[in-house]
Amino acid sequence: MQSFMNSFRCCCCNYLKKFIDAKRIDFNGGFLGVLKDSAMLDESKFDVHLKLWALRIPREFCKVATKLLNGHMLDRPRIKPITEDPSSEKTRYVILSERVQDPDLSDIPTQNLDELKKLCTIETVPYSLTLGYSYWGADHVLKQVLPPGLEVPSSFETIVKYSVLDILFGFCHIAHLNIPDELLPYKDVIAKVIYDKNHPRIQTIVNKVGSIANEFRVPKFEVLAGKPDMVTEVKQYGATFKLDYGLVYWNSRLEHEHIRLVNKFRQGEIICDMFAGIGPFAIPATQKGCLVYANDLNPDSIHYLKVNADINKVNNSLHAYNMDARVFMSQLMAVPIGESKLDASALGSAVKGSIEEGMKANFKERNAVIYLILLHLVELPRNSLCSPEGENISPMNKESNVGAAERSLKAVRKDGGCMFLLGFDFLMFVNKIYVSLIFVTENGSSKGTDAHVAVKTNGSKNKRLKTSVSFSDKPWEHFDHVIMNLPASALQFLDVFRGLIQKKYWKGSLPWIHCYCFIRSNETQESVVSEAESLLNAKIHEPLFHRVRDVAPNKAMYCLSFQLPEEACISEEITNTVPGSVDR
Ligand SMILES: C[S@@+](CC[C@H](N)C(=O)[O-])C[C@H]1O[C@@H](n2cnc3c(N)ncnc32)[C@H](O)[C@@H]1O
Repeated sequence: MQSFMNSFRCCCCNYLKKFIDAKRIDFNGGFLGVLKDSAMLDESKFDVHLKLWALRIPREFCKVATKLLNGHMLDRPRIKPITEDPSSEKTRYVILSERVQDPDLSDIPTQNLDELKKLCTIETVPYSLTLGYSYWGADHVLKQVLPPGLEVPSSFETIVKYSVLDILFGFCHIAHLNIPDELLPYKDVIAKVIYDKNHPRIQTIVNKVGSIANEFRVPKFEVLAGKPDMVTEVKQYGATFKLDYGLVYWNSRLEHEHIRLVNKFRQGEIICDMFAGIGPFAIPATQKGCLVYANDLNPDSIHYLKVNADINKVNNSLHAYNMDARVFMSQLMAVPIGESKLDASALGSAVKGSIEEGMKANFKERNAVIYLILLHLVELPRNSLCSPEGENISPMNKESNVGAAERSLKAVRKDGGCMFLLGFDFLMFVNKIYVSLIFVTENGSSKGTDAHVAVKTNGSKNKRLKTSVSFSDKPWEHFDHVIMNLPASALQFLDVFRGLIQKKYWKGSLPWIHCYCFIRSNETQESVVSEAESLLNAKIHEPLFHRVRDVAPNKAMYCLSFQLPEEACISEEITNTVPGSVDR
């Protein structure tokens, strides 16, 4: 969000030159009369004609003159007080402040003037300057045409479009206004002024119409100025999002929240985003090395989510679904009939498959290079994944296990690189280790997110360690975080977790739920927790609240994070088994 004044001021200098010779009229800077119709906006009415004095001095003395005349030169934003002399290249004008009234320069301390006169010849000349429509900020212009007493809109949301040209010229695309009811009769004038002051950086001005009542949380917009084009591309923390502003939910103000939450995720974790929209949590999470199951009820959101997965090249670690969030979670957790824990042989063939694929890809990339495929099964002691009480460690610690596996691989390399492990394929050679696969297991069974880590080195001094994580595609065995960003009603969806997890299949610690909600001034965090507990039918231990933003004077958006209580979600019986669950 940016204030009108700041955003508009920076644009005005471009216009100043163009308008400097505009028709000059006397203008007292006061109220010009209420204006509703944008076509009636007479730009010349905003001209302010300044009659000033300037000093003509040799150009080489401008710098020293600036010091000596400090505080007595024209001080207007975006106007340089030193300018070219149209009559000579050898001299320049130092424009004096409006406070310097007399050509005898009696308003300037004599000592300073004398010092300047000792250095060079100075000549006092009259100087005229017109500050036109283009000079003034939108707030100034709007104050002249809106009824006195009405507050000039102070902010708008910009949707930034990023093409190479956009980046070069700092263009935004859409300015989204929330014009309050009392200003609606003047919406056209407001839009024209904002458009004039921000074009070409902003190409479309839209206003939200009515409140968001539909389940997809998509506001209705009317285009007030510029191109009626609502498809745009935005960038958030390195990810690119394409969207149609008129069809899907988007809120640039959530940028910090998106990244705050994603920062909590670790590489290799599995995330379920129940209300994913076009992917502002999901895409950055995949970029961080997470596997994401992302769902949204709005088919247009899912269309753009897939487009964005393509644009950001993360479609291998993002599964998109278009259904109700409750159905999504149930189906995701449904264990297909015949499914059981993977045994070692099943695991082996899966890994072998990835090695073969990897080899093909690498041969394609680097022919004539010697490849070594070393399959190294690192048996982590069971207690490295459990607390002394026998509980599973938090997902946060999994990385250290992966790190342990990598350290172990380094040890293998130091030893000369020849190993034959667990009867798996073999080892061909020496010289350069190009690809190695570490398989991290928990006593031989596949371990959800830690399925394997590929370590790539080129054998050179600057050894590059590139890790890519692949996942077991079995959410009924494990996932780490659930995102529920539908603040108006996400809490009501918490009952979906009752008995959702089947003890028989689940591995590792229970997931963290990040449930967004609104808290009004007559509500408390305790009342929210108590509502959540009654929906889960279990006590929440150590709930964490993060204030996301104020949405209205009496209403704030919060993120309630907690680890799913075991008594809420674990089902002993197999209650959730379907022949073909969600297509994964
Ligand atoms: C507030 S938006 C959040 C979108 C995205 N996570 C973000 O942060 O920008 C809520 C999303 O939930 C979707 N939605 C609403 N009701 C739903 C439901 N019953 N099941 C799944 N998605 C739903 C809407 O289409 C919308 O995209």
